[in-house]
Amino acid sequence: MDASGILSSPATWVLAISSSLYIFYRYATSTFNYFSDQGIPGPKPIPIFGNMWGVWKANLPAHDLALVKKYGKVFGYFDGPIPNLWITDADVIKAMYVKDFDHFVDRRSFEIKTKVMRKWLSLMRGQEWKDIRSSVTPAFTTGKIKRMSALIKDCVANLCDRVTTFTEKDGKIDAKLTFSAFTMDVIARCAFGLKIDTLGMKDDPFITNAQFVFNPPTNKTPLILLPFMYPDLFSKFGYFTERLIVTKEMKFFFKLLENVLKDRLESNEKFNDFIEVADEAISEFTKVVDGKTVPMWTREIIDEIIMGQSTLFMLAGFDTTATTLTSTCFQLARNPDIQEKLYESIAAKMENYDEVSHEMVQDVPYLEMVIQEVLRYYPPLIRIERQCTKDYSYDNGRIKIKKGQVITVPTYALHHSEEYYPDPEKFDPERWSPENKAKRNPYAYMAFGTGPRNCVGMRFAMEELKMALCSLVQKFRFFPVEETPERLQFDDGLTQVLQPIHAIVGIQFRQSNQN
Ligand code: HEM
Repeated sequence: MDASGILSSPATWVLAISSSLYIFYRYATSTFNYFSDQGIPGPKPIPIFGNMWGVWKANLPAHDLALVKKYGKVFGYFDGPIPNLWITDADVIKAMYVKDFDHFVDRRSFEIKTKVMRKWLSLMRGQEWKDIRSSVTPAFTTGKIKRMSALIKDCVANLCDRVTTFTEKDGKIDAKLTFSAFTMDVIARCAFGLKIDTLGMKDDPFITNAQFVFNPPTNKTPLILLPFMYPDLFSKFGYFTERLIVTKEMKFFFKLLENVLKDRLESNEKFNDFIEVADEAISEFTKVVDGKTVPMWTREIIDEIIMGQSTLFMLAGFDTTATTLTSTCFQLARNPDIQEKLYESIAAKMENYDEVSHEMVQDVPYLEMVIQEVLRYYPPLIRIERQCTKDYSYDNGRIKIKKGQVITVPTYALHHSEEYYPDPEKFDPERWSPENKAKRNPYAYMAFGTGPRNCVGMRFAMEELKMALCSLVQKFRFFPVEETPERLQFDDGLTQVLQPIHAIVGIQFRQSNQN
């Protein structure tokens, strides 16, 4: 038989396909002894999927909590063939995320070629991440946050006007929608100097596009598993990656920002927003070449970095903060005593300050305690991972982690651990009193992550949460209505940020604000 005869023979094809399947099968199961060889427990993986089968239709908080209850504080899990060590032991978290951070600098990521995204801090790796993180961090100092606080205050006033309208009209709010509109307003104003009035408008392109970015329909299909299970393979199919990750909704923001940035760089006007603050910080970042100090990046790269961080901040700050405000509003409605105590604490401080301001919100310790308890109970980011960048050994080899392996803290499960938070299903801000906090291992709290790669926007987020809650709780009272669920519900699927659903809460004026 000649070569073309061999190629067209069905037997050849059967052989080629079955050999490829066999090779793929061997590759996809080759790591499955990784944890059992070390005596680390964990659920039994299945070929191709590891332990991820069905995750796209699971309710992640419940799913993760059940796994931790069954397998303990440190166990092995497989994302396809990738070994992933799940950790809810605060000492191990401290060692891997903080003390030995240089072994765990990166998150798992796949190569993204899209211009704006390739400079996203959250996706960057190694030295490039370190340089950009150091250059962006000064944009979040107290002085800079105070500058942006005046912009937040404006957005809070809009929010209160809108809530007033809902109070007079229906006496209830769709909390997620209302707060999504607010956080979008804040980010647009603080990140790009843009004034948008999306408050309460369901069809506004800012809101619909941003919500789609966080909870696209693909989150509920097996397709979403691919980048987690086979990131290298996934990166090789650039077109496919772009289609799945860089959606047209994301491009909406990229286009918008490109235009804003172009105008801004040509203008001399002062805005006090993130673009301006970041431009100052990034342009001042230097390196030493042949004994001379020179700028770290060219103007073109600086513009690309600013563009990347501004879109990332818009996306990272929008849903996380809206989910936190929604959860707070829900918990206050379900816990009237706590709501009254918070109201009293704010009212007492208002006697010393003329208005809600940057200084005033820092001076209400009970507000901080309530927010921390909300973030414990409902951490918006439910999984926080790192990828091992050089081989690592913990506790004299009790746990060995090879380069490329992933570690994950399932935040929701950690925050609902009986050991660190007795009676974990009780919503109790007193856990955060200075005395109670001092008794607990601080690494048992991961709402903003931990170590050098924690949330760079944490202080900005806290400022925004405090400004909004101080004003709202002073003027309005939240209470449950017929549609309010007993426990807050979250959407199923492999979402990056918890997605509250059916978050309808009753609202009325406080006596003194009725007129
Ligand atoms: C309540 C609101 C927020 C929560 C709960 C939150 C939580 C988190 C968490 C858990 C991480 C991962 C940390 C880790 O891996 O250790 C993170 C990373 C990040 N967050 Fe936030 N975040 C919030 C708001 C914001 C805001 C407002 C911004 C921007 C202004 C922001 C920007 C970022 C960025 C850029 C990263 C990646 C940091 C890096 O890789 O170096 N976040 N956030």
